[in-house]
Amino acid sequence: MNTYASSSNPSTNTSQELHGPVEYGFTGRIAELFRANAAPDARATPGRVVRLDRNRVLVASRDGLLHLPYPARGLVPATGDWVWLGHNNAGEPAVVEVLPRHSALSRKRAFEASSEEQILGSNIDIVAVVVPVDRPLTHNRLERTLVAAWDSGATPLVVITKADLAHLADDVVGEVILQAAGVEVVTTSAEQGDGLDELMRHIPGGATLVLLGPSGAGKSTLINALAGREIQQTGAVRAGDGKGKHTTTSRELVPLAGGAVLMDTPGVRGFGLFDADDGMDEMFGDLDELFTQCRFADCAHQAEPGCAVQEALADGSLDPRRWASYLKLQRELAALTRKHDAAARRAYQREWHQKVMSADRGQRAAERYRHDQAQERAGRGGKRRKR
Ligand SMILES: Nc1nc2c(ncn2[C@@H]2O[C@H](COP(=O)(O)OP(=O)(O)OP(=O)(O)O)[C@@H](O)[C@H]2O)c(=O)[nH]1
Ligand SMILES: [Zn+2]
Repeated sequence: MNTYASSSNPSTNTSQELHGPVEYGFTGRIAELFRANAAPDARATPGRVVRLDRNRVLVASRDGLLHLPYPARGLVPATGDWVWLGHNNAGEPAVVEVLPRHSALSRKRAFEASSEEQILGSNIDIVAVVVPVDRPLTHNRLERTLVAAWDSGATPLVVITKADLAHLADDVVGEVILQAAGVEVVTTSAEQGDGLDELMRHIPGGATLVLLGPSGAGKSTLINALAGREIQQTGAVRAGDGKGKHTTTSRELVPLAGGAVLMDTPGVRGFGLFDADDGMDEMFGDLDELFTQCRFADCAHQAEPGCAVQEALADGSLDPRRWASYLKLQRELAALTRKHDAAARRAYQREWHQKVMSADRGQRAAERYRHDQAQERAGRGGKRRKR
């Protein structure tokens, strides 16, 4: 029997105290979010999406994990979403509504005609970009991944891994700090347990963290060290079924000691513009060849005489949709670069502000010290001043 669908109960959740899964990041701020987005039915309760399965959604509620049907309408849930839990029209417990996201990592397939974005994870507070010291930094990749991180609405953080490989570390650390353009950098060695506390100091209680980085960067090892147990299969790749990697994770949101939540979804792990350059070459390499056939080396491929692109469009050998995709991707990359420049400028200003502030503090401390010294010399007080 469906007791909720026709509920005429005038009391709504807004007046009730809300209880959500605290270990999955349900804080006072999230309670506010639920209050601001009143539930479709009065007895609905807050939950958070821990994993998506084919037909069901694994959701954390205050009373534990539940495997529930998808909502019938509205946003399609993503891992990390805050949702109202209630009952569907069939009267079964179900996810009834997905709340608005404050951040989302999405993969936009710029080069495809249908450029529908795929949400890989939502409500992420901190995107940790993992950079291992055991390989050279690839040109621009860190910067571009940081831009993508800012773009998601989260705050980026750079995490250097494998710092115990000291013979390699120095060069990479210096280079990373330069490229990180003011974003904070934490150096860790999961194997030695170094830097983990410092990393956790950057992750406030209740915050949701993801690790992004290339394969073999040490993400699983770091995750296991942070979680204090084996939740990730490290190093091993299961071969055979051609479906890529499989891990033993059963949940994609993992509560950490201290109240932070780690998001580890397969899609998010490999995310980033780590392969944007390669992808571009792969997708549009033939266009580069075409460009060499334009009459002018600096051809803008618009109305110039002898433009090979316009000719190819005219004779049908270049699909106009493909050309449009190329232009779109170019624009997006340019926009990312501009955003990065803006982010770098902001970070630079912040850094200066901090320097000025601390110089100021230093000056005040020096004045206080001189004052105390003078008092001591004058024999008044005698003891060290408190505060
Ligand atoms: N020396 C050293 N090696 C490490 C450290 N952390 C990880 N490794 C090694 O680096 C390799 C890759 O580590 P993983 O944690 O599996 O890397 P990953 O980023 O999870 O890789 P994917 O699962 O492919 O995404 C393994 O052989 C680890 O033993 C570290 O702190 N020091
Ligand atoms: Zn041209």
